[in-house]
Amino acid sequence: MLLIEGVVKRRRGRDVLRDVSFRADPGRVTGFVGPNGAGKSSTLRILLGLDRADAGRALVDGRPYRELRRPLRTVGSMLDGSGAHRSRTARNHLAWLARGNGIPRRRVDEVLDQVGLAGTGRTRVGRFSLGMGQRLGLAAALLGEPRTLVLDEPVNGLDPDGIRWIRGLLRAHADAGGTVLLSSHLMGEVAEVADDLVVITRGRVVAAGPIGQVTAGYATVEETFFALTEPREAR
Ligand SMILES: Nc1ncnc2c1ncn2[C@@H]1O[C@H](COP(=O)(O)OP(=O)(O)OP(=O)(O)O)[C@@H](O)[C@H]1O
Repeated sequence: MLLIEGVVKRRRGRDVLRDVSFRADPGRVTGFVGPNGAGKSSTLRILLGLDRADAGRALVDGRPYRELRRPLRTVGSMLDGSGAHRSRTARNHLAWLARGNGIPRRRVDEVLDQVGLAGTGRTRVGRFSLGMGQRLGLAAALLGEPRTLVLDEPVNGLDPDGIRWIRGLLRAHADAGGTVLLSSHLMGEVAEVADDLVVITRGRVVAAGPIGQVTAGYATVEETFFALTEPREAR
């Protein structure tokens, strides 16, 4: 379970997150959507202990990320692609992560298989396509068999087959009781798989709840997005 409560973040004298609160529950896929610059990545970085909030708290299973005893076994994440060094192979990268986190070596081949990279053998990550990099990032997120997944724009660079595949994977993870939080600047994209939606714009959460509730009264998902995120004067 993920809980964000009253999070404020200031950057260069400007509030980029203003009292952000929402939750992501087990057994559900929660879509975190908003236009470019709305504050999605800033929120996820605080949730994953990469940045500190100026106020409020962000908890994973009731604890701040930095206090988790086995972070990769509790929450798998993907921000900014795979994070692997260009000169490494996918297997080397995952084996290194597994070693540093007390994860059994057998998991490396299991996740490579799961994300469709089992055949990449000796290929260096620097030669990977954007989509392969996304798959490797996902493999790293799944490595520790975490109950919670936090993914920033996971479908970037994936072809339609890849997009369908990742949706199936996230759905299955939630159906098995896991918690899934995924961000996107495309609400239609997320609406295909999400149970709950959190809409953020200019650092504020403007709607949150089951998808049917958030989109009620609007003709389409796209219309909901524009109505909730465009400044009033622009409408
Ligand atoms: N390191 C930084 N220093 C200063 N400002 C930053 C920094 N990182 C982000 N910001 C600002 O914080 C605001 C929120 O950015 P953030 O990356 O969280 O948005 P986002 O919703 O993830 O957008 P995108 O979809 O473009 O990734 C933006 O105005 C951005 O310019």
